Amino acid sequence: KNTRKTKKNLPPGPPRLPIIGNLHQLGSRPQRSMFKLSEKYGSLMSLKYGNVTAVVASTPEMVKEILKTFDVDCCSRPHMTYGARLSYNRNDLGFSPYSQYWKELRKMTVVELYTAKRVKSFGHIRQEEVASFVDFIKQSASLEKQVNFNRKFTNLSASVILRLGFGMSLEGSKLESTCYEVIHGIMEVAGSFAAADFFPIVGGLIDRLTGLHGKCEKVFKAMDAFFDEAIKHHLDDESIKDDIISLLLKMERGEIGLGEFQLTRNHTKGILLNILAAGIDTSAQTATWVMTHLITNPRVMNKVQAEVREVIKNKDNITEEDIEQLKYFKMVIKETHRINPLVPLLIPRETLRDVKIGGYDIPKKTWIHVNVWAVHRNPNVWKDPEAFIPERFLNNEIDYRGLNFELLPFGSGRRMCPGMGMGMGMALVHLTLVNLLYRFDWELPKGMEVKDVDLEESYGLACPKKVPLELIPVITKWT
Ligand code: HEM
Repeated sequence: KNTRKTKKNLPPGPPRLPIIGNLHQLGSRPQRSMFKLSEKYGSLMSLKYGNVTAVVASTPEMVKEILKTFDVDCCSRPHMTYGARLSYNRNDLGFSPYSQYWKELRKMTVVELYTAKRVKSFGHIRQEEVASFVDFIKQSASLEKQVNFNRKFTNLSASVILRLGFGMSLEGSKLESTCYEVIHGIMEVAGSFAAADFFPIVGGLIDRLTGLHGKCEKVFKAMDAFFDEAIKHHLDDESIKDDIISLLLKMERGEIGLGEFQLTRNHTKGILLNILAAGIDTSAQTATWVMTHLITNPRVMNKVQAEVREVIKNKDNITEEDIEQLKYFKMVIKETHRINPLVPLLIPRETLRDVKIGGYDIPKKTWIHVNVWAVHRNPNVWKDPEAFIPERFLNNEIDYRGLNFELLPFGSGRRMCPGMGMGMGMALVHLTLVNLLYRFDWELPKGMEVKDVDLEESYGLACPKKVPLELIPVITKWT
């Protein structure tokens, strides 16, 4: 009798195998597998991974319950073995559990680190780096050489973020030759479904056999060596005063406080991880997806180039104010966020206490996945969801600032991306793309047709295009 009384009414979910639960059903792209399963098991679905219980929210209504109505109960993060390693034991913002430390750090991040003022004041860095990127594209165009967007955008984004956040150039730094592999590796490892998280003791062994543990150690060492280099550079040169590292070092020395917390070197490095990984990869891969959708939709490419060339006219120096006027261009960006949300399952959340959602019992410490990929393909909201149609945002107020639960590339609620509002990444994405669309025409490599372009994403915390996008730039009268 007692057992029946206390039995939890969990959401429905697919049948499980002994021990591994549903892990075998996740496949290489869990966002897609979960979307398919949710069509059968519903908008809130239970899964089991070893001894972890998880639920997946897949419709705008259910996501609103989690990220708005019950945000305060669902806003912690689970302990993820490799996320913890990369964030110096969860001393960062993204992997930190919900706590007083997280609250203080989040406040400091919004007020001090990722502010609109900081973004604006470093506008000249973006302008300089984009100008040298345009020069590189010009050279490629005159040699008819193809450009690998995944790599080149990562390097551009890294050059800007390193100067802006770390007061250093990518050139000559310890990351110069390994930047793409390290950044990409961090995102892959941090988003993995790791055996160590679900199977005590034996899980760690499994991850050693699959290579996940080794991969994490390799990227961690490269990243840590770079952080040491950047910090030493600041300690050696006291004239560097205004960037993010100098602010964090002041906090370490106790000259500025973070509530009751005294920052240590591990806190500093954890916070730097968020800037390095979240800042570089997301912007670079968003820009790559935009170019992918444009090259495979020539109608949209022509229309957006016509708008950009009409607005920019013959100005040589494209400013961020010019970009404000580009209405169709902004719809192209929104549609790219919809069809390829870069963080399709957000970062996993964890319930802080028992909570009842949609009539179901969700126990304390349940993992929560918000399947933004599924939400962005919900046929009740989006007509013909697999098609790339920027015009769907014409006379449509849906925006991605976390208030419309139909479009959530940056999440919503307490854990929403703090990098969205101030546009540290998006300002660069906009400026780069407008330059590329204004100055050049674009072609696929010889012998390749639109239908040959692979549109699959790979899986990680962020999901970049799996097969790198390679395009040939063509010189125009605007070059
Ligand atoms: C296209 C660009 C970007 C996209 C699509 C993006 C997306 C996201 C998403 C979906 C989340 C998880 C939200 C959740 O779990 O509810 C997130 C979290 C986060 N993002 Fe971004 N992001 C972008 C750029 C940036 C930039 C430029 C930075 C900083 C330099 C940044 C820093 C962070 C941090 C620190 C978190 C963790 C917040 C927390 O847990 O409190 N992001 N981002």
